[in-house]
Amino acid sequence: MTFAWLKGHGTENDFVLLPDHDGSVHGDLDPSFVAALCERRRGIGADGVLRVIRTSAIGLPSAGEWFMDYRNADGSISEMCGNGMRVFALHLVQEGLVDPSEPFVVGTRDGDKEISFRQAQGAEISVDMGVPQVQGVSKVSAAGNTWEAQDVRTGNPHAVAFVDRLGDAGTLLTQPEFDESVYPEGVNIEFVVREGERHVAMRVHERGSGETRSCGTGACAVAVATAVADGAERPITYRVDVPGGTVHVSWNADDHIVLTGPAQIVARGTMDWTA
Ligand SMILES: N[C@@H](CCC[C@H](N)C(=O)O)C(=O)O
Repeated sequence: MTFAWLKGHGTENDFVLLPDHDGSVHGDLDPSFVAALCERRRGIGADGVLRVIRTSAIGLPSAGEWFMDYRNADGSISEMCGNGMRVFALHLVQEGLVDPSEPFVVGTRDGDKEISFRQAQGAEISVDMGVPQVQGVSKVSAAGNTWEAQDVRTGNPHAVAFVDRLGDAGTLLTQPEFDESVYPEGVNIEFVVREGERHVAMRVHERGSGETRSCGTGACAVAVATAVADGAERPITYRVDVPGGTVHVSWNADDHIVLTGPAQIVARGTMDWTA
């Protein structure tokens, strides 16, 4: 099989994009193929795959023409990817597939997301991530430490733990422990420190991808958990530093969260693939 690919990242959360507009190139997008593409030594290397497909071809509900078919590095499906959405939106704009002069909608398994695009020194993209769900508190453990973690759903599941130092979570080479009765479908785990007023820093261990340099849905969960802990009134905006850069998260008066940050496409090519 020969197919086109692109490589992009949002605050160093990196993705292989697979243009497959009518779904005829990649069919059901086999999980082992996705995992092999994402493999950093034998494949292209990425935290996940973004298949660029028309909503009409994937057959899932959306009012948008384009659907972000997101897969984790291990081939598993997640409902939503915040950084991936910015990279996906940049690709649509660069290929002339959407008009960036006004907000446009992209479909995901977590529903439709509205994108606003600005070109300043680079692309700066805002994604309306919808209304977060703040749930209970459970425990997470890593590197011999245990913390309480706030359960926040931002399209996908997150456990947000406030720690003294980001290093307290250790290497994050293995999955931190979490309460499987709370997260039977697995969870993305964020470790957070406060850096100043409305300013936090985080690390993340992502479900299906391991430790990554950034997580957009995770940054949103962190901002929401921080606002809840602070008893902050909305609207409120947090700067969230991640190992790969900085994003900003606003929690607005209408309850919607908006994720804003950069995106870049860094390479493209074609690949001859033999299973
Ligand atoms: N990196 C993403 C989140 C990707 C999905 C996540 N690993 C999951 O399984 O839910 C982001 O930027 O939001």
